Amino acid sequence: MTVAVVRFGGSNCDRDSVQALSHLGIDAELVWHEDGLPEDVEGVMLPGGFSYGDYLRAGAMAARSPIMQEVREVAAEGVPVLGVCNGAQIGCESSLTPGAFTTNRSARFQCEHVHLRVENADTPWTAAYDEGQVVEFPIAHGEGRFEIDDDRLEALEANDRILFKYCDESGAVHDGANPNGSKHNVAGITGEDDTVAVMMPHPERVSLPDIGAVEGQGVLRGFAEA
Ligand SMILES: NC(=O)CC[C@H](N)C(=O)O
Repeated sequence: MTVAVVRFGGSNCDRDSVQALSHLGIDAELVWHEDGLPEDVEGVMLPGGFSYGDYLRAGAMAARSPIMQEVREVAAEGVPVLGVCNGAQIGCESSLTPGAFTTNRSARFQCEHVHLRVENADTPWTAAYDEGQVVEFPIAHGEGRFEIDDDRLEALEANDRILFKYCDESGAVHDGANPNGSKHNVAGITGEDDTVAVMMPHPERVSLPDIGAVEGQGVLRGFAEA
């Protein structure tokens, strides 16, 4: 299993992602976007950061790199793809997943720990958790407010494509536990196939014992599950 961690100008969670995946025994390598995907790629991670300085909209420019066409092609063949934070923004901007991540309700960059409720534990990315389980992950973004039209949001809900929702410590989902104003408190979703996923919180930042928290490992293990 070799996961390509795709690096764009301005990516900054690329090395952390490789380290977190390697710690789990998942072979991961950095791939510069201009070099294209390795032929034998078995997984793709789009890491966090500020690709192209978040100009235009976060993720909009990276989504137009030719490598994203390759990512769409391998995703359609069933290769697992995970976008985290800026990678989630790139995922939506390149139509791997629906909707968009827009400027936080606060209009500020927010860096804090949040609680997430596992909405669907029947996906490769959430199989390590129980449905309804509350986990604590960090967020660090200025444009994390998930937006989508009502019909498509209903379809995401109806088809169990929501992975995580922002919640309070007890697991209750409400506006007071919504750090960025995301619609329906959505923090992460799947693509049409659940082998593709994007999420704003950072599992790779809570995946190393040295950091003192390993709750994110379950998400990264999705590469081995998918
Ligand atoms: N940590 C990140 O990936 C940052 C995400 C993004 N560039 C934002 O601020 O919205």
